Amino acid sequence: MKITILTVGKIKEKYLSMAIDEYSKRLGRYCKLEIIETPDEKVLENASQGQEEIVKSREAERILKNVKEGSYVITLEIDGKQFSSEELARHVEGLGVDGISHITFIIGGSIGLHENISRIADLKLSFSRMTFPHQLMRVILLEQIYRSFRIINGEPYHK
Ligand SMILES: C[S@@+](CC[C@H](N)C(=O)[O-])C[C@H]1O[C@@H](n2cnc3c(N)ncnc32)[C@H](O)[C@@H]1O
Repeated sequence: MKITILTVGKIKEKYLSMAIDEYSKRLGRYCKLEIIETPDEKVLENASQGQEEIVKSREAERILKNVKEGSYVITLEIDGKQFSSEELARHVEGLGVDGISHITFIIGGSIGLHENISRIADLKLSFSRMTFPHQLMRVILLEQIYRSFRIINGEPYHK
């Protein structure tokens, strides 16, 4: 299985980079992982809704260029569908059984994802109704993908 994580902006905190590197290394046993960082845009503190919309659509254009045809697209959205870790694992496993060999996860930038991205999602995935910073979200997602593969393979992992 190939997993692509499409993100907006770079990781600025060293402790987050370290966690990302660790989970990326662990995931190497189970899948071919690719993380693509698309450039973010500066958003002014007092930006209007219209200005934010423009920024989001520019970010969306860059994201869309990196979505490969035929890959199963999972967008991370607060209002998406919530899964238990077991359910996510079974979903990923089911995709493999259905012959899907490439999953693309998309994490929005600091102001979220444009509807043009949401529109192409095969699944909108929520990690709760709370808002997490996009950089931290990358770590949480990697950990849950790793947990999925441990579950799929019947391997022990701390509860
Ligand atoms: C800081 S959040 C954006 C907040 C923005 N106000 C919104 O409503 O999307 C950055 C990105 O992290 C991801 N994210 C944050 N919290 C999430 C959650 N609870 N579930 C799923 N994705 C989340 C989403 O992809 C979001 O676009």
